[in-house]
Amino acid sequence: MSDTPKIVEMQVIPVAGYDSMLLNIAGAHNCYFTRILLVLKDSAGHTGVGEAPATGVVLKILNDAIPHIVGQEIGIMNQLVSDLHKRDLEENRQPKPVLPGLRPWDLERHHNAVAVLETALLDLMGQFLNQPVAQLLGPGKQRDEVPVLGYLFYIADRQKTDLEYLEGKAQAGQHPWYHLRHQEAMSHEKVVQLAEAAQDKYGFKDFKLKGGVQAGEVEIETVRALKKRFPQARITVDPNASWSLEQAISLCKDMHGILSYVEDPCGAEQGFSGRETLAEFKRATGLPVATNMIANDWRQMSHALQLNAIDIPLADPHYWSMRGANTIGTLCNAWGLTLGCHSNNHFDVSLAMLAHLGAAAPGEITPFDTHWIWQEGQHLTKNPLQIKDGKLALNGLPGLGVELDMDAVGIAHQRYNTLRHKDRDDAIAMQYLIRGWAFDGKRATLVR
Ligand SMILES: O=C([O-])C(=O)C[C@H](O)[C@@H](O)C(=O)[O-]
Ligand SMILES: [Mg+2]
Repeated sequence: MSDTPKIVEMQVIPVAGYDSMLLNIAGAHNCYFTRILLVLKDSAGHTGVGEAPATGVVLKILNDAIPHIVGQEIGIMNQLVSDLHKRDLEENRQPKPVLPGLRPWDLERHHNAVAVLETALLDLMGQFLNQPVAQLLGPGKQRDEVPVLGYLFYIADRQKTDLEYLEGKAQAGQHPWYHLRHQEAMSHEKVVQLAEAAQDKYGFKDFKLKGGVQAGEVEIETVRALKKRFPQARITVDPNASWSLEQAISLCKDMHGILSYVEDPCGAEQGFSGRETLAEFKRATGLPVATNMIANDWRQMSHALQLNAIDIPLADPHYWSMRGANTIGTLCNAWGLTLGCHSNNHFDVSLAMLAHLGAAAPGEITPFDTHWIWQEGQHLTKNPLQIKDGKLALNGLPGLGVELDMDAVGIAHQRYNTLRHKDRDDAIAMQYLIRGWAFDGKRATLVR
């Protein structure tokens, strides 16, 4: 019937890269972060790639899928993706229903395997049709450049650990960002200095501060300092639902004109779901709310919409999938919401995924989150996309427009193989700072 190329090879390659000691509600980023590359080769000689967070569960699901994928035509890509989805559900490998107390990224894990398969197939299909992936999503390409924000963190002192963090020694002729991103930054002044360097290097117009680390009052002061330095910027703070509803309202109610929106200020408490508390927060403060914690699948999304709990769903293609996240964009456009995008530490294949997702989103979008500035320089592809003027521009190539640098992939894979802890666990590095430290989703990391 059809005559599309056949998949002749599927490789699942876990990789690791370097990270800084970035703080968040779940502790401190370790010196390494891990990802999975899914690489498909087809009979037309094309290579399709996707990237996902690395967990043992996702690796197993993908490795088990190899015999079901190899030999199939890319023309039945929808069926291949939905079959994996069904096997994933049947084998009951998904995380159990979300329980209060789980770390933020636990809420995002489901469907990583399905999403990365879909991405690699879209990459192949785009190359077959000689079109960028953005043209294969929803309404097709809407823009060539996608705004992204400067994602700021408090940074702990890596020298208090014996972990292998890069020191980022200052070098003549090198941009100060490459030094500063490895140094301790706990004060308002230091965070503003980071923002200045990031703005100078990448041209950001907007910033997000990762909160849930210091007392809420301190984090709000950092936000004020950022706004004072960048009066034109849209600024948001994300304490990952660690503030109580009462605290969130009291911290944010006078922040109109300073905070453009707030991300997951509070979550489930006292028998109320995070969707209910965010709806109350919105009503009490009148501030727009973004989330990557309480509307991460269609059932959660429908409850969030019925409660009018959110304005900016951060639809990450790594768990919504490229087409799922694009559908959220269509919904946002029709319902007066604004699409944004969540991120985790990532390599440059994911960077291309964000660019194509943003390029195909109809209507206005909120500048996307990306952790890329913390990793930039560690490329797994040749000629990765660049953030310039606070935007990611598509490169005009078909598919995702990426070509793997197999030498760099090999090194990152070797690095992964040497790691003792392969799945993310931010408590490990944090315990160097506070002995016996344990995650508590309702207490700021350093308030112990
Ligand atoms: O918006 C978010 O919640 C995130 O970006 C989640 C990430 O895991 C972030 O907290 C981080 O990298 O520590
Ligand atoms: Mg968030």
